[in-house]
Amino acid sequence: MTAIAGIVGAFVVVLLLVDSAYYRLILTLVVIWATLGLAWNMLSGYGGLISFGHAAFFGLGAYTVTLAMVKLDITPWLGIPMGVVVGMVAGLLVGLPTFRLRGHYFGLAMLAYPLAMLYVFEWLGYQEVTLPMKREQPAAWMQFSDPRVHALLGLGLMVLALLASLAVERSRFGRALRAIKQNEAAAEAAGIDTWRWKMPAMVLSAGFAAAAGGLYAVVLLIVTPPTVFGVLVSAQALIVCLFGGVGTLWGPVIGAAILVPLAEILHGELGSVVPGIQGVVYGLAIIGIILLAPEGIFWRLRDRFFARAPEVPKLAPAPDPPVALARPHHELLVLEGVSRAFGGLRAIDNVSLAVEEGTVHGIIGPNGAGKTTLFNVINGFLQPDSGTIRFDGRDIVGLRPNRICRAGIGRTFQIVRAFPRMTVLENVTTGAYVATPDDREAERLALWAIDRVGLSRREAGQMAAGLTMRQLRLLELARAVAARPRLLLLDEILAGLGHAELEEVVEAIRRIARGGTTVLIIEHTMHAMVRLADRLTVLDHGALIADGPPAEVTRDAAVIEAYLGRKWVQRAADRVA
Ligand SMILES: Nc1ncnc2c1ncn2[C@@H]1O[C@H](COP(=O)(O)OP(=O)(O)OP(=O)(O)O)[C@@H](O)[C@H]1O
Repeated sequence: MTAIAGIVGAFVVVLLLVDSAYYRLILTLVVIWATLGLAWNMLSGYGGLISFGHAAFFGLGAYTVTLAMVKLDITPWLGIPMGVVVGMVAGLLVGLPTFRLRGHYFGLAMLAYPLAMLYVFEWLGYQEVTLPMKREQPAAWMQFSDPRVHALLGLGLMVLALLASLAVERSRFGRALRAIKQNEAAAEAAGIDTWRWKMPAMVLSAGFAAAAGGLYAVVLLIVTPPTVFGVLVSAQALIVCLFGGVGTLWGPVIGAAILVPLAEILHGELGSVVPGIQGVVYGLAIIGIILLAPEGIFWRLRDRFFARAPEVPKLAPAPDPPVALARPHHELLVLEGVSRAFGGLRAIDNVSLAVEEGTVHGIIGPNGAGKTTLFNVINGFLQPDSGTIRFDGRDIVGLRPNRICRAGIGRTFQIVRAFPRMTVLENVTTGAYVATPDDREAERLALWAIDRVGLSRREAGQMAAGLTMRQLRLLELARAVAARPRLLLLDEILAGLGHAELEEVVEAIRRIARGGTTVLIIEHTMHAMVRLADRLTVLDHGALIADGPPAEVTRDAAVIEAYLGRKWVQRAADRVA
């Protein structure tokens, strides 16, 4: 907040000092492009959905204001809000089909929208539309005699975009978006409905981009399809963010404050001498900064000069929930005849299995036996080809992972999926969101989960990117536990741990199980498994080959054969004989 006030103050002072109309125009453009950059940042910076098509919304905003004035005699004071509505509706319509695509495909598909609009507006005959001059009541039509008012209006718009970004950053909205950006699958499994958050991000982002476009039209008084729908407009949004810093509200402001004047001055100074050279210099400046500070100037400066020691959270953790008493022999999870193939490979083959409430149920089997596939089918990452899966009597086949998490099934991953640019507490808090609508309560739940798995308060403030394997495993466990699941799926959570660390994690799992959570665990470390599990299921080549108490299963000849191979079982038998 103080920083925003500081920026406003500095801008006003510079605006008052500058007396050339040209430099005042540059200042106005700085805040307009910063607003467009902030709009892009809301979707692409926080959510990681890289858009090459924000010109679509910018152009719609510009044309709405212009056509409203030319055709309907509507003042830009109303035209800009109308443009925002048009932009938001367009965001919704664009998001519906485009969110089905991921990564580069999403980015490229976004590129198509402004290009299509460019041709549509040319075809409609709006190649060059000029805003009519209204000399009688200039202020009522946003045509001020003092052009500095435009710069102030732009500043107001940028401040609104900054405040919106701040609200996004500090809320579960922003955390959910950052989680989606850093690991979409983990975010889904932690109960974050990725669709629910992506769409508001798109609509908000489109609204601000359209507002920036609307003001741009008012300032320049002339609109053509290439200047508002052109690739350069989308590129500008992306470039100011990449240059200044992606995923932070200051990035677009820094980027626009440096690049816009640079581009204009180069154009003015060099453009007349060697036409086109300004583009080369501008491009080199951008390449240089991206090579030197790939995440943008903001992050480089922050890491270099403002790196803060991890903050120890002071909030009181949520109290222990009452221990859920298990109903004796109640089958919490029941799989019947579940199969899943990949091409000709039957990764799970007609598996039927029941997990009793209040137990620790182990799944073992050689590499490639289908254990992880079984978890993926249970938590909704994969659909079974046949069979039924019931959780507490409810059929969960076909539900998305976040719905399955909400139903009470949490999970961890064989390869840790933390959100690296978040602290441990933030990571775990994303897991707690499904348990409560209150953000503060979610943090208290997260602290409770952090305590429960045995991470310290100091560790809670650390960034996930620098953690050891023990801390990462405990972080994932805490993130799953923070949702207070009834069933926890743990996929090789002990892999990669030393002896002492392994004991610590085993103890944490025991504590969680004693708290009333049912646990289904995949593990290769047999000495840990036989101590943890009340029951063992053995898979081999996708099929269930044994199921029962550990003492029985570990003596089963088929199990020993699957693990060791027929040759070794025979040799051992020969030695005994
Ligand atoms: N998405 C996929 N596409 C194609 N094949 C797959 C896919 N996922 C798994 N498989 C194959 O399915 C079989 C079972 O794999 P899965 O990862 O479930 O085994 P696992 O028992 O968990 O093995 P590990 O102990 O090595 O983790 C393997 O042969 C694997 O190559």
